[in-house]
Amino acid sequence: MAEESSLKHRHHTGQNCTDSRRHEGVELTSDPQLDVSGALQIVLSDEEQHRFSLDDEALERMLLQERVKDLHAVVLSVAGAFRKGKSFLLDFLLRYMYSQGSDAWLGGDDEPLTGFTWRGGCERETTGIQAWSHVFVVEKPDGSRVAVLLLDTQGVFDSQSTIRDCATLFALSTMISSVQVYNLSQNIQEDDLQHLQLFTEYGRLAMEEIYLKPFQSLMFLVRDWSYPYEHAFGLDGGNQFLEKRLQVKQNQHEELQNVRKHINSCFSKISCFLLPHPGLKVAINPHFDGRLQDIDDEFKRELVNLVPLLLAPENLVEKEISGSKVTCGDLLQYFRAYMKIYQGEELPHPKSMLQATAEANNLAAVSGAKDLYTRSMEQVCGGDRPYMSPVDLERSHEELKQSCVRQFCGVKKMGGEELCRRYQEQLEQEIDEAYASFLKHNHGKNMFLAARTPATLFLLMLLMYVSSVLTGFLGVSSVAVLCDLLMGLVLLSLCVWIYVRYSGELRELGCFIDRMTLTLWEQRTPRTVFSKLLEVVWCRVTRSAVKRPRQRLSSNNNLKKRN
Ligand SMILES: Nc1nc2c(ncn2[C@@H]2O[C@H](COP(=O)(O)OP(=O)(O)OP(=O)(O)O)[C@@H](O)[C@H]2O)c(=O)[nH]1
Ligand SMILES: [Mg+2]
Repeated sequence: MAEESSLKHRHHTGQNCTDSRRHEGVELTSDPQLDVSGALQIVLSDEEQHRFSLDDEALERMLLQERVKDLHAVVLSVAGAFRKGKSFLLDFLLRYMYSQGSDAWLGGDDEPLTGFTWRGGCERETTGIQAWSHVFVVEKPDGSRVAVLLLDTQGVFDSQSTIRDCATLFALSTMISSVQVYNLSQNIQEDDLQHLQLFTEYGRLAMEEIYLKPFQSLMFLVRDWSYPYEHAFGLDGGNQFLEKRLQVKQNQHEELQNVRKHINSCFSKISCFLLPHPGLKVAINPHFDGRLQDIDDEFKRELVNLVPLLLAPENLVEKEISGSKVTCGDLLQYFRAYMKIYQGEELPHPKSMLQATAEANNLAAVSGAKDLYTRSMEQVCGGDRPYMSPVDLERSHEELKQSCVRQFCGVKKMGGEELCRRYQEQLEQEIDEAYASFLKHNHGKNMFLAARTPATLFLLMLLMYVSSVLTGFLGVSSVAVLCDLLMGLVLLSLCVWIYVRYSGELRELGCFIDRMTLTLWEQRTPRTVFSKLLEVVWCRVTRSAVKRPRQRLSSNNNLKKRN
C-alpha cells in the first residue's frame, strides 16, 4: 500500500491559476468558478455495467464560463493503449500552455511533473475522459482568440474494458477533438491500424451528417522509436515512415488496402511523430516523479519540437463540425448529443475479433443450410408444383430439416459448442418459419379452398332466391323484397371479388369478402345447407333407384299371380 502511494504522483491541484498572467499569445485569467485547476472527470465509467455517463454539471461549468463560451474551441486529445505515457505527455503540454512564450517552458531540472495523474506500474490509471479544468485562451497570429482544451482518455485494451467500451471512448474523443494524438509504442503495427479503423467507424456511425471527412487532424505519436537510422526522430522522419505504412499498393491484399483507404478517408490531416525512448529511469524506476534530470536528453530535445507543433498559436486547429467552427458553448451540446447516442441501443456493438469471426462463421453456416432447405422445398412444393397433401408435405419438411441441421453441424466453425448450439436453434426456427410459409402456399393451391368464397356467395344467392320465391308465393312481400335486396348485395360482392381476383386491385376489399365468407363457412351454414342439399338429392336418387326394382318386382309378382 505504502509502495503504491509512493508510485503515484497525484497532482490534482496542478498549477494554481488564480493569478492573472499573460505571456505571448496566452492569456491566463483567474477562473471564478474553478478556483483551482485540475483534471476534471467529464466522462465517468461504470465498471460493472460497462456504461459511460457525462458529468454534465462539470462540463457546463467549464465550457460555459463567460470568458470562453463564445470562443472557437481547439480540442487536443491523447488516446491509445493503456500504460503508454499519455497522461505523462499531456503534463508537458500543460507546462507549455502555462508558460508559453518562455523558451524554458520545459521547466526546471528537479521539478516534479504535475497535472493529469500519471504513474508507473502495470495497472491502468486514467478512466473515462478527463479534461483540464482550465480552458486556455490563446491569441492566434491573425488576431483571433481561441479556447484550448486538453483531454486525457482511458487507455484502450486494459483488462477491464470490453471492445465496445474502448471503441466508445476512443470514438468520443476523436469526435470531440480537433487534434487526436494516437499514442503508440515502438512501431505502427497492422493491428493498430485495424483498431483505429474500427474505432473511427464506430464514431462515424454515430455522426448524423458527415461533411467530406468526419474527423480533423490525426497525429500518430510513436513512443520509444528505436530505428532512427531508418527514419529520423521527429516529424519529418515520422511522416516518411507513415507514408510508407499507409501506402495503398496495387499488389496489396484487399484487406490491407481497405484499412488504409478507410483511415485516409476519415481525417483531413494525418501526420506522424517519432519520439525516442525517455530512458530507463522513466520506464522502470518506481521513484521517478517526472524530473527532467532523470529524462534522456534526446527525448527532451524531441519533446521541445513536438509540443509546439501541437500547441503553438500558429498551429492550433479549431474544432469544425459539418464544415463550421464550433464554440465552447456548441461543444457542450455536441458532447451531450454524442454521449446520448452511445448510451442508447441503436448502434451495433463492436466485438472482439474472435467473437466477430465466430459469429460470421456460424451465420454463414446457417445461411448455407437454410438455402439448401429452401431450394429442396421449392422442388417439392414450389410455385410450379401441384397441390400436395399436408401430411406428405410435413414428412418432406421433417426429413429436409434434419439433413439441413446435419449439414450445419458438419461445417467447421469457430466459437465452440455453446455458440454453435445457439445458431442451430436459430436455424431450426428459421426453417420452421419457412415451412409455415410453404404450407400456406400449398394451401392456396387447393382448388376447393380457392373456390370457397364464390361457392359460399353463390349458395347464399340461391338461398335468398328460394326464400324470395317462397315468401312471395305465401304473400309476405316485404320479406321477399328483403331477400331480393340481400341477393343483390351478395351478387355485388361476388362481382367485386371476381374483379379483385382478376385485376389485383382493391385487395383489402377482396380480403374483407374472403373473411366474411370464411366466417359464414365456419358457422357451418353454407356447409350444412350444401350437405343437406346433397343429402336430399342423394336420397331422391337412391330412393328412386330402390323403388324402380321394387316396382318391377311387384309387377312381376302380379303377373305371376294372374298367370
Ligand atoms: N517507455 C516509456 N515509458 C514512458 C514514456 N512516457 C512515460 N512513460 C512511463 O509510462 C508509465 C505510464 O505513464 P502514464 O502517463 O500514467 O500512462 P497512461 O498511458 O496515461 O496510462 P493509463 O492512464 O493507464 O492509460 C510511467 O511510468 C511513465 O514514466 C515513454 O515515452 N516511454
Ligand atoms: Mg493516463
